[in-house]
Amino acid sequence: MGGAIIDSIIIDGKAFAAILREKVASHVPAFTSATGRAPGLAVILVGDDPASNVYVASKHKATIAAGMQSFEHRLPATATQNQLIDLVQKLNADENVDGILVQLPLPGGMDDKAVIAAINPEKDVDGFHVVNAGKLAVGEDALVPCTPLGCLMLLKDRMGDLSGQEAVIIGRSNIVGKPMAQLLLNENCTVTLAHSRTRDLENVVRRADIVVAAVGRAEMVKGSWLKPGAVVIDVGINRLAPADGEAKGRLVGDVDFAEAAPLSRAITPVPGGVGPMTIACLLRNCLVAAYRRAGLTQPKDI
Ligand SMILES: Nc1nc2c(c(=O)[nH]1)N[C@@H](CN(C=O)c1ccc(C(=O)N[C@@H](CCC(=O)O)C(=O)O)cc1)CN2
Repeated sequence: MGGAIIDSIIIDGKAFAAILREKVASHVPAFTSATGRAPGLAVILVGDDPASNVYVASKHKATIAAGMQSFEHRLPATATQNQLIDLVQKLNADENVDGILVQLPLPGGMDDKAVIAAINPEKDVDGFHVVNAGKLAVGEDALVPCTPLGCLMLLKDRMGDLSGQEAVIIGRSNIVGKPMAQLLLNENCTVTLAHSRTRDLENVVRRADIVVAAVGRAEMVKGSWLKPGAVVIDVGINRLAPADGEAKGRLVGDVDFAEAAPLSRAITPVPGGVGPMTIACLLRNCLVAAYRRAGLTQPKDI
C-alpha cells in the first residue's frame, strides 16, 4: 500500500482494513462489466455459536458493501457432516460462487479436514485446502489464509522490505502459524516457528525483529521478552473475565500490550489490529479467486 498509513507506534489495522476493502470494491465494477456478474462469496455457518454468528454477519455486510454477491447458508448444529459436504459440492458447481468459506469452529463431531478437502481449491478463499497450503509452501500463486495475509500486509506497510529480518512466530496452527511462517520465508525472513514445547521461549522471542503471537493465551508475551525496537503483531483475541462493575470482560491479545508497547517499534492493538484485516483479506481473496476463475488478469494493487 506504500508507506505506513499512520505514523504511530500503534498499527491501525481498522483503518488499513477499511482502505483495503475500498480498493477491493473499486475493482468490482470492472469485473462485473467484463463477466456480466459481480464476484460471489458463499459463507456457511453450522450451528449457533454467538461469536461465529457475529463474524458471519460482518462478512455478509462487508461483501455487500464491496458490491459483491453474498450467499449465506445456515445449517443447524444437528446437521450431519455429509449434509455439509453436499452443500459445499453444490457451491463448487455454482458458477455465481467464486469463494466458499465454512465458518470455524465446526460443531463437535465434524471433521474440519474432510469438510475443507471438499472445497474446490480455486474457490477456497480461506486458503485452508491442502492444495493452497502446498502452493504457498513452494512459493506458487496460492489463495493465502486471510489472517496471516493481513499480518503480512501490516508488516510490509510498516517495515517495507522484510529481507533478512529475524521473525519469531509463536503458535503453529494450520490457520495462522504455519502459513505465516511460509509467507515470511517467502519474504526472505529468517523464521522460527515456536510452540508450546519450545524450550526457553522468552529467549527465542528476544532475538526477534518481528514477533507474531498466535497462541490464544491472554497477555502471555511480556514486555521483558522483547528485543527493544521489535515489531509486534498480536493475533490473539481473548476475552478476560469481567472485572468488578463490568458486564463483559475486556478483549486482550496474546501480548501484554501495556508492557510491550513502550518497547516496540510498532505493535498491533487488540481490538483494532489484526482482526479487521481478516475480513478485508477475505474480500481480497474472493476478488482474486473471481479474476482467476474468469481467466482475467487480477488487479496489482490488492
Ligand atoms: N473459516 C474461518 N473461520 C474462522 C476464521 C477464518 O479466517 N476463517 N477466523 C476467526 C474468526 N474471524 C473470522 O472468521 C474473525 C475474528 C475476529 C475478527 C475481528 O475483527 N475482531 C475484532 C474484535 C471483535 C470483537 O469485538 O469481538 C478485532 O480484533 O478488532 C474478524 C473476524 C475464527 N474462525
